[in-house]
Amino acid sequence: MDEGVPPVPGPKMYPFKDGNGSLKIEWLGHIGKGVHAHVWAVLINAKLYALKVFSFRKGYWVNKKWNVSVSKKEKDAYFDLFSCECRAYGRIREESLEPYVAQCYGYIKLKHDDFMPIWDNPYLEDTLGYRERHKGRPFRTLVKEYIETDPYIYPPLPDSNIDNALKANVFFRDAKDARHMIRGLKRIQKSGILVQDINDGNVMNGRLVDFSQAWTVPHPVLVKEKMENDEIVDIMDGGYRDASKVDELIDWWNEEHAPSLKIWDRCLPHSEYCDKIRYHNEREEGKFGTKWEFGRTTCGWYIRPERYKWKADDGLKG
Ligand SMILES: Nc1ncnc2c1ncn2[C@@H]1O[C@H](COP(=O)(O)OP(=O)(O)OP(=O)(O)O)[C@@H](O)[C@H]1O
Repeated sequence: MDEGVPPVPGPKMYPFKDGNGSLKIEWLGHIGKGVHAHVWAVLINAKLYALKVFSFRKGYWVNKKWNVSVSKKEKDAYFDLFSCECRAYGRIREESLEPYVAQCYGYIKLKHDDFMPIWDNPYLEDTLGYRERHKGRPFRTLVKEYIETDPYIYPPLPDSNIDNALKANVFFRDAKDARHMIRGLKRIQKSGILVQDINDGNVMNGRLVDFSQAWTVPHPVLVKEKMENDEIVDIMDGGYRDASKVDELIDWWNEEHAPSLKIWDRCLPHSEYCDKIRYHNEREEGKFGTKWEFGRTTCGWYIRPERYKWKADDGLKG
């Protein structure tokens, strides 16, 4: 039977398969990098994909304030970046959220020699954190849908982690993409996923491409008692922050575009306009989260992913 990862209760990711045969990988080119991974355009058995190769560096920490007691195995499963992305994509499959994300088709554990065709750059070795002690350990990779964008439309944001202007992502092509993103985030959060890393580099054409910092229910910190207790987890660390990050992208779009192209949809109430609305801070606690109402109009919301009702059976879905 296929090995679902990570080996803890909840959604899982399964090995990438193409028929029953072996996988022939052709490396087309390096298309992106973040803090935790490099991404290549590849052909696998002649089909185009984006292959995300994760760093060997430990990219997580467990805050003492969260007050979780977890074994080493659980720590790696709930907080390690590869595992976080596997669990989030497992839930995305369970809840049919594919239209809102770059799809993920499975993982491949690549041997060092499989990686050799492109292993000619010490810079890569360094940024992927590969050391002598990792010899024999596979590179953890995820096979994803390749998202084509027009790299020439926008320059990167000033504090962007994208250092090459020509590689800047097109996070929205138009207002329709922004609305798709807002709808998608709402559904993703309602499905028990806290993304925690929304920025211009992680949204392409209105779809999320990166879940390496996502927490997915069931998760030792993503529980009501902790997430709704300010002393343990600041409200800004929850669904509110994810929603405000989408709004930041919308703000940036609006700064760059003529009034006729501006996007008026938002996740949260706009602070500039809210001050002018008498009842702007009237809130309603709903089943999934907090909603701001003005008259009969919902002028903002944020979802609390920790309220997702997880049934133990979910972990068995393949
Ligand atoms: N499916 C995809 N199709 C095309 N390009 C992609 C895809 N996924 C990622 N990229 C490119 O690779 C870059 C890095 O990918 P990703 O954000 O997944 O890495 P990361 O190390 O997890 O990032 P971060 O530092 O934000 O955590 C993206 O900003 C994007 O430019």
